Amino acid sequence: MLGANERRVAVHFGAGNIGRGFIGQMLSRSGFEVVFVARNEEQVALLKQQRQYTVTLASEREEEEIVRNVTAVHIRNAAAVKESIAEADVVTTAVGESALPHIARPLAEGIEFRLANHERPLRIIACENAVKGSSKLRKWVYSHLTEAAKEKAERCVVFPNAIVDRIVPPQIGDDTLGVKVEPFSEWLVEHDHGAGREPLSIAGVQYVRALEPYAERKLYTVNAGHCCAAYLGYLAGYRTIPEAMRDERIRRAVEGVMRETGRLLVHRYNWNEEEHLRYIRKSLQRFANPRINDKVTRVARSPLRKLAASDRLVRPAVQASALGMEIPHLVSLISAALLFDFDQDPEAVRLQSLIRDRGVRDVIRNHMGIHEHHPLHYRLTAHFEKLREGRRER
Ligand SMILES: NC(=O)c1ccc[n+]([C@@H]2O[C@H](COP(=O)([O-])OP(=O)(O)OC[C@H]3O[C@@H](n4cnc5c(N)ncnc54)[C@H](O)[C@@H]3O)[C@@H](O)[C@H]2O)c1
Ligand SMILES: O=P(O)(O)OC[C@@H](O)[C@@H](O)[C@H](O)[C@H](O)CO
Repeated sequence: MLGANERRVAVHFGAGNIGRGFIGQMLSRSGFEVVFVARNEEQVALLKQQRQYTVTLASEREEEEIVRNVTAVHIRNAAAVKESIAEADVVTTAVGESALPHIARPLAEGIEFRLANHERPLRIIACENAVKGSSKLRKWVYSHLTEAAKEKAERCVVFPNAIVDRIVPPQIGDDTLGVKVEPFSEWLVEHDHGAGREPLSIAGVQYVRALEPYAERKLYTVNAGHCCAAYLGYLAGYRTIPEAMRDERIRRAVEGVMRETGRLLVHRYNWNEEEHLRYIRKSLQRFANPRINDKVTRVARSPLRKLAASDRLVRPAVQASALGMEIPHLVSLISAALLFDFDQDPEAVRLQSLIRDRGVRDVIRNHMGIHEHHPLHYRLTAHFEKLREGRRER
């Protein structure tokens, strides 16, 4: 992909599961030197020392790929972070949506340093499960830039939105850097008109003019369905997603949720119904992959984020309800999410304390944005109470 002496640098924030298991792998495959900006000291030391790690597919043949030409800097090593950003052709992130404000300052300092030296084009792509993640990151980064730097950044820095899709579970075993991933992957990036140049060539990336339909397809199908396996699986006492998917009652509920959001998507975007059903079936197969030891508590993590008005559960429910569509499975799923009380998840602890102190109606109104007069408000409250009662009786 590159000329003999050409050096291309990619800086990736967050050396976690998807960072190493997909983004880093694709960037390295494309000929970039990949600099992970990480906060785990051990990981930073190992990446610097080994300069490579292994990605293994969760498939019958367990194919392995060595991801080479990688290194790392610690997020607190401000000088090294700035220098890496100054050299980069692309910056990507996979730190979790709620961590984006925390990486905005080091990123802004790197951009200021870079712009003082040159104005080569830079793409910054947030690879998070977030609606318009790169645009949100841009806002936070800009809040740290001087007026002069903002003006320059307008000319040469773009923040195209993106979606990434690959199930990468928490890693087990002794290999601190190695990652096991599902074979499926998809990485879609908004065509970055802003820089007025050809989009950057990255293995596995498809550029699209309008991202929103794809973003909604992923969030409302893969992520909403996944959540259903997780929250119902948690209440039923399962440890992993494939275990939950082997329970026929849960599998049917997962499919039911995806069919409800599917009706909405097919209606909104005038899609071919059969094609969308294939996407649903593929998602069901992916969740059930017995070689992916994905924990129910990982997929259910951060319930306040997942229950926010703009996220995978409430948004399709409100949109479908406005169109008069029946959504019993989504109602059950949202009610089950409200019962997620895993004590090692800080958002689950916070959610339960909000419900205890202010009541579930307050959470539905103030956190989820569904007011008392909305037909969903009563249905959710009633279903939540029924589930809670059933749980107490067990
Ligand atoms: N794992 C998946 O299957 C998957 C798939 C698609 C998208 N995503 C999205 O990717 C993002 C990351 O998910 P993950 O599963 O890889 O989580 P993860 O916890 O494995 O990785 C996140 C990494 O970010 C690091 N991090 C957090 N704050 C940081 C900071 N301030 N500075 C530097 N590093 C920081 C953490 O130390 C961790 O290594 C999330 O937004 C998630 O929704 C995950
Ligand atoms: O990462 P979250 O917490 O937004 O969602 C949990 C999982 O559904 C998610 O990580 C999927 O594995 C991933 O989005 C598949 O591409």
